[in-house]
Amino acid sequence: MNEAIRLTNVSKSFQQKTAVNHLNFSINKGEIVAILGPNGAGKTTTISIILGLLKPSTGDIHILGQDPKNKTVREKIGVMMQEVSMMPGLKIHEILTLIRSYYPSPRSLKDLIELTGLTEQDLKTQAEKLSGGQKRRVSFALALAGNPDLIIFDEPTVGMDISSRNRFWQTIRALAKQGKTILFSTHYLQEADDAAQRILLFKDGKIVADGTPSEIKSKITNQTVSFSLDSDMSFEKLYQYPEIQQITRNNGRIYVNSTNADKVLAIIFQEKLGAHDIQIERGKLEDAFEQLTSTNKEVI
Ligand SMILES: Nc1ncnc2c1ncn2[C@@H]1O[C@H](COP(=O)(O)OP(=O)(O)OP(=O)(O)O)[C@@H](O)[C@H]1O
Repeated sequence: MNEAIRLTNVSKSFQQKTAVNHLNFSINKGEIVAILGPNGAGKTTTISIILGLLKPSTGDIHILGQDPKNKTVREKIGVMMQEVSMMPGLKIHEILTLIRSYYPSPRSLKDLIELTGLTEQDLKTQAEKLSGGQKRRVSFALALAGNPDLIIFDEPTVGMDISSRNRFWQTIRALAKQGKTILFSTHYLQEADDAAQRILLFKDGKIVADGTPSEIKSKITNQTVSFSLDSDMSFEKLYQYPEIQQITRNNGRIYVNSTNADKVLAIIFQEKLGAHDIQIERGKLEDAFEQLTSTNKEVI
């Protein structure tokens, strides 16, 4: 069985508000998946349902083939949420030792230190005296303590500096290579693009796009074909074509905006414009995000 997570027709309503609406998706073992979406899109509700913290109003959830509430499943899930409260009065190495003792086959303390970058100083610090950065490292270590097969992070890198962030994603990639499944929510488009193999893009409680970052970028309908022209050639002829939405000129290059780059290329050659150094830009993930989550536009 290769599925780590399966949601079938999952909806969740709070009084009048439908937070998630008929979600259907599955995530395979070893995948790194980002849940991306604007505020209120349903990311936290979805994660809470997967974790068994919220009961869906309708639908079925299977985690590692079982009900998310089963103890055997819970032991295989590691979680790092935004807000962590740790037992005050205990030093970090004491907390880690305690939490490890709850699991049937925990990771060694040495392993946890290597994976998360915990320092000697972190381990000696009392829980209530941790800095923001230390807290993130400790909660990462706590998430990995039980050697989970499925690891779920809510906005994991908030409050991390750049080197901690790089180290974090390096560890995540190594864990995925070991067959661990990673699901994280983020507001950072760049992070989803860099770190995830797959993005579930949420809007109004629904998934509006599901694919690799490049597949999602390819949903941007507007593309730009740009080229340089031989000095004696004119591009005015292009204005007659309805497929071409906009033409701009910048630093000697012509930029043609269209929903059909293939057609633009055909026109350029057909009109024998003498175009060279032709480039096609599909746009950035930011554009896809804007386009797919904008309230004014129809999606997919
Ligand atoms: N306990 C609750 N009671 C009432 N409405 C709720 C509750 N929890 C969530 N909602 C509503 O459900 C919708 C989805 O919320 P959710 O927290 O899942 O979104 P989100 O994508 O995680 O947002 P954010 O990025 O702001 O954390 C929102 O409109 C929210 O107001």
